[in-house]
Amino acid sequence: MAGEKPPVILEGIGLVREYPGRAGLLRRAQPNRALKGVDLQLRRGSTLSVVGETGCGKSTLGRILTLIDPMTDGELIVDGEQVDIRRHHLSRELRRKVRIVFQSPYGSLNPRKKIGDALGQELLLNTSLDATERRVRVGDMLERVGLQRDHAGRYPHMFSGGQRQRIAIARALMVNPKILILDEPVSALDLSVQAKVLNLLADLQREFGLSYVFISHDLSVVRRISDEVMVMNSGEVVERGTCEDIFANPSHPYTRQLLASTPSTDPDAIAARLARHAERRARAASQTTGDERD
Ligand SMILES: Nc1ncnc2c1ncn2[C@@H]1O[C@H](COP(=O)(O)OP(=O)(O)OP(=O)(O)O)[C@@H](O)[C@H]1O
Repeated sequence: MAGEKPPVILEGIGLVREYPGRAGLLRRAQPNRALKGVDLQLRRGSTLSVVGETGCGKSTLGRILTLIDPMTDGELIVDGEQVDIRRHHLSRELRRKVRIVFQSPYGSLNPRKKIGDALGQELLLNTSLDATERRVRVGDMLERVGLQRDHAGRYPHMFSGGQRQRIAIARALMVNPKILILDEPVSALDLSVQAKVLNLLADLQREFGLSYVFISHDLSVVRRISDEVMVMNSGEVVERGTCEDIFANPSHPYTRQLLASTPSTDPDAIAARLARHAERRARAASQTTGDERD
């Protein structure tokens, strides 16, 4: 039916994560509650962004959703399946459904491994394809993310930052996941490269029906890519809503503060910033000239 919302593919209820705290000289260690009962719903084929300042718990949440970090309490339902966090060996099939892309592909790609081997390993571990079939699939995926088949024989250091992020995305997609957790995936890239990687992510989402949790502190990027946004502060969700609503009518003071501290990407605002900058430079130059005269 037109207007009906797509089903929820990933749901978190009351997610809590405590890290052991440090003991002081006269006090016992208090656990650090990085997540204090976070609820979230990600709808199939959509992008839910998680925003907030550094330390608010975004990455902790991302790792829990990717099933690579245990939660202390709460419920997690992935594609209709309740995930039992106490089970150390979650099924391979379940793990294949959710993949993560980190901010720094330098950190996540083994520098001594050809990228063809890194991508092929995902297939080796998760499928019964033979070596020839794996090579074909790796080449197809490299082409799909805008690289070339023969790039498979190169090492990570032979690529630019944007290309490495494309490789990280390709690797995440090798096993046909349904959900990608994107943890600051474009924060380390130049603006023009950011735009290309965001376009690629949008294309892949349409093509494969992927659902994204997009973790970012950069609201201008979030505005471009999100369907829904949740704002976190100190391990709690302080506001959530459609992207349009959050940016047009932020209701929580923290969201307003976040928005106010983000430079606008509106062309008029950029022009005004540049004009102010030129004015300041001109004033500084004339003061210097004046000082020199004195
Ligand atoms: N492995 C860990 N051990 C102990 N404390 C941790 C660990 N990882 C995160 N924390 C703490 O949990 C809280 C949330 O951290 P987290 O990295 O999730 O925040 P974040 O919003 O992703 O920040 P950033 O944007 O800087 O990555 C912080 O207080 C952090 O110090």
